[in-house]
Amino acid sequence: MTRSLGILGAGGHGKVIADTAIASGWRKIAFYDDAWPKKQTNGRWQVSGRSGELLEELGAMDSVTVGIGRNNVRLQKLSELLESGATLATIIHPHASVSRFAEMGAGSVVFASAVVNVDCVLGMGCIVNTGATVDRDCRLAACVHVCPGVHLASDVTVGEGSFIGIGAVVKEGVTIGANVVVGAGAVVLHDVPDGVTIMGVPAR
Ligand SMILES: CC(=O)SCCNC(=O)CCNC(=O)[C@H](O)C(C)(C)COP(=O)(O)OP(=O)(O)OC[C@H]1O[C@@H](n2cnc3c(N)ncnc32)[C@H](O)[C@@H]1OP(=O)(O)O
Repeated sequence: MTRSLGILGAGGHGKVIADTAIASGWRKIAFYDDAWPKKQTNGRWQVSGRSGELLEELGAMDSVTVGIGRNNVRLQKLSELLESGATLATIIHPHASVSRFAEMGAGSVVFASAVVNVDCVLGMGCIVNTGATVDRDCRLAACVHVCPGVHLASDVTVGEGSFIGIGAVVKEGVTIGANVVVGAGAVVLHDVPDGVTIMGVPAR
């Protein structure tokens, strides 16, 4: 079992990752952030250095992840860490339910009360946030953020870097493109092309 975790990005999302990691068995958390030394703490946790220090100290920790909410930045930082030989942690809250038949990408996180159902495939760096549900056979590309309370019905596809806003609902079989923003509370009934922002009920 992995016990020490480096988190790049000492903000709110990183803090929830730290809390989730501790709940699921990690013992030692070290934050890194390019705002160091100005930024010394993230809540109850110390910030130990910038991204350069994280790269230097990779050998001293079991695994790392990126606690940056912005999907494109998280993707870039995770890719850089992988190229540097880092082991990316996949962190699942003990009160989340992830099917043993789901594939979870490295660097992905699943927060408390979230569900990832059977035969889902999630790419690198996805966030399944608090209380979200990703039902059977969904496919999420790298660095998709499924915000708190979202419900993706079965067989939904979401492209790289897309953001599904808090409380949104996506109908079964819908394909959402890459770099899409779905507004809070939206109800998505039809396929969505790359790069657009949609909102409302029904979403348009
Ligand atoms: C743990 C966490 O905190 S995770 C983060 C969770 N946060 C979210 O999910 C936030 C999601 N973001 C949103 O819903 C945003 O409002 C967005 C991205 C859809 C739009 O943001 P902006 O482009 O800044 O839009 P802006 O606030 O200027 O509003 C533009 C118009 O759209 C409307 N609008 C904005 N958001 C929504 C929405 N979710 N649903 C319906 N209408 C909306 C506004 O009322 C406004 O209408 P008006 O022109 O008639 O006054």
